[in-house]
Amino acid sequence: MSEKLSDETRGTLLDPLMETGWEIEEGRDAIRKTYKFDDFADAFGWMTRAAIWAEKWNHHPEWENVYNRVTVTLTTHDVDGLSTLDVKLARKMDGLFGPVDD
Ligand SMILES: C[C@H](O)[C@H](O)[C@H]1CNC2=NC(N)=NC(=O)C2=N1
Repeated sequence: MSEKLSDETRGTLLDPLMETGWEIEEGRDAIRKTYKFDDFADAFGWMTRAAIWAEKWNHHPEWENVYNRVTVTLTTHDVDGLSTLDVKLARKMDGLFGPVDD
């Protein structure tokens, strides 16, 4: 069972994500980022890869796709706030970003 990030660990874990474009969502213990891709196919392909990890880890994003953009919000519903699962999935998403080599 995941636990909410403690005040002590919050900065250490979240600061690096702030560097890669994640932001704390207004009025919610959640992080949010918009990824921009070359086109819809790249965006949806990235979502597919991210979804496999989300399912593997049983930790699912709240996300919206409009053409070549995907806006992702991560939070842990079971603890009503951010947990290490959100940090883990955010790191994975950043790692997946970018088209795979053709
Ligand atoms: C029953 C199921 O294991 C839980 O609902 C999982 C599924 N995916 C989840 N995803 C997210 N983001 N937060 C959760 O608390 C969560 N819980």
